[in-house]
Amino acid sequence: MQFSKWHGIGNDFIIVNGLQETAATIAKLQQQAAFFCDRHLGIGADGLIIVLPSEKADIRMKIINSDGSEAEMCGNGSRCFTRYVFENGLLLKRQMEIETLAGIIRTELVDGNDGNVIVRVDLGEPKLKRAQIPMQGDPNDTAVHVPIQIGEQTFYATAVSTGVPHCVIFVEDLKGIDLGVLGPKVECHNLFPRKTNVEFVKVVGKNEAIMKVWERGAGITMACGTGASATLVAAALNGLTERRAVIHLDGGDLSIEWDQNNRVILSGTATQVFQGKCEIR
Ligand SMILES: N[C@H](CCC[C@H](N)C(=O)O)C(=O)O
Repeated sequence: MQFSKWHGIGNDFIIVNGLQETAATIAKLQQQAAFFCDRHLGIGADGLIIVLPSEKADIRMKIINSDGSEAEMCGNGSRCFTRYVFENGLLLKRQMEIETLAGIIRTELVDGNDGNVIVRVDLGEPKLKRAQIPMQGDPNDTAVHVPIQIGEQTFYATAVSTGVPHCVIFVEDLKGIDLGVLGPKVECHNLFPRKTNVEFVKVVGKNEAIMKVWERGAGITMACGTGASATLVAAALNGLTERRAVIHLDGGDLSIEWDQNNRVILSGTATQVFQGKCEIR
């Protein structure tokens, strides 16, 4: 199997062209995703992306997390997917519509002013699912955050879906957050029937925030595109930022805008690291 290794500001993916593969081969690839993503026994990645044909859009992106679970969407992955598809001549369009399990997203290759290629992703409208438990405290509280109890600690969480579920928690001190302990507890909290990605965020300005992420099905990653997008929407909803901000992640920065048409636009880089070949067992 030929593959390409890409990353979107440190959130890394194995990309495979499945356009000419049989359904049986695609199924085998999906079953072995956790092996391919293993950083000791396999190639190593946060996820496996398979390029597939689409009857609804220009092309289809299948994204499998490193634990083998299939995600509906992937923001950083869609940037890598877009460059991979264009640069390998699979689709000679700088603007493309990509079918995902979360619906059709639109991406565009844009020449950045520093010579870098920037990929712009229109994630569509955010889904603001109120948590199942009623709002507590001031009934007129317009914020959409709800308390979430983790052990002795109470956090205030804002649930936003940007194609995949996110639980955004704003804190004053990120250093006090043990992501390896709190992340999985929130990911699997009974508030989230499909589990959730988890973001702990410190807002540092009306157009700037710092985000740490525990990803559903992948654990701590260096960045999460849909997570940065959910963070911007949650911060704007809670009156903490404007509707456009730079989100600082361990792997780099992402620019996010929640535009006047209620669409969330994510812009950032995508980088190919190497190509390789490995056996599908
Ligand atoms: N890293 C991805 C999110 C993957 C989502 C996956 N962790 C899940 O929700 O199952 C991103 O850049 O948006």
